[in-house]
Amino acid sequence: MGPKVLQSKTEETAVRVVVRVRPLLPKEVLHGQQHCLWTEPDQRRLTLGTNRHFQFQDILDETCSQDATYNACVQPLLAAFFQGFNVTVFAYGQTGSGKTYTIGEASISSISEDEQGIIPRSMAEIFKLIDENDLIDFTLRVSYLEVYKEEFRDLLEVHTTSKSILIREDEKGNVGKCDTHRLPIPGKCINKPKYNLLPCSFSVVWHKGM
Ligand SMILES: Nc1ncnc2c1ncn2[C@@H]1O[C@H](COP(=O)(O)OP(=O)(O)OP(=O)(O)O)[C@@H](O)[C@H]1O
Repeated sequence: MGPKVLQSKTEETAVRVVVRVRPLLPKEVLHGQQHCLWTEPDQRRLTLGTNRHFQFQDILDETCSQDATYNACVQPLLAAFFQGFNVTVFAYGQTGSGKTYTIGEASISSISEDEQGIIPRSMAEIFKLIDENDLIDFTLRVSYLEVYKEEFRDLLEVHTTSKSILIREDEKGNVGKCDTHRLPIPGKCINKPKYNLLPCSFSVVWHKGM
């Protein structure tokens, strides 16, 4: 019997690009700064200035909550993840555009539940789905990597040197972080990572093995 999960709502395309527009910050309003772009979510179109139009697979305008963002972009991927697909989510944008806010610092316990981003929401849902599938054994491993200037840093083991952090694909196509001392065969992973989450310059790699 397969895992009890929602039907995957992921579209046929392998890559989906969604733009999220953040509201002006109080300090920006205070300085009289103005919006420089307009969204037409129904048309999935964003206009920069007056005449530079861009089309995306989805537009999340400034009224879009963290919950709605998660439901639109990430929740459907978890169904695919539980069906054994590799899944990657990453935020890309210039400084101050809202990458960290959207992905969500799992380590900040002071933020309200409504404000939580993708990491704490997806972790909660993964554990919920594991609980619901109590006939199956799951092992969940999490890595938390920062990529800065082409160098890796292990944020859970900050003394690990960049050179000893390797991202490898195993013979089943699972991609994940391997520490050199844990590799039984050079270039092969002993664990079975299945899920990558790449919040901007941070990378969280989830390993799911059965
Ligand atoms: N959708 C949003 N609603 C309300 N505030 C937001 C939203 N997105 C971002 N912010 C706020 O905007 C500011 C900048 O966001 P954030 O730090 O996430 O940007 P960033 O892209 O991660 O920047 P950097 O690359 O410099 O780290 C923060 O104060 C954040 O709380």
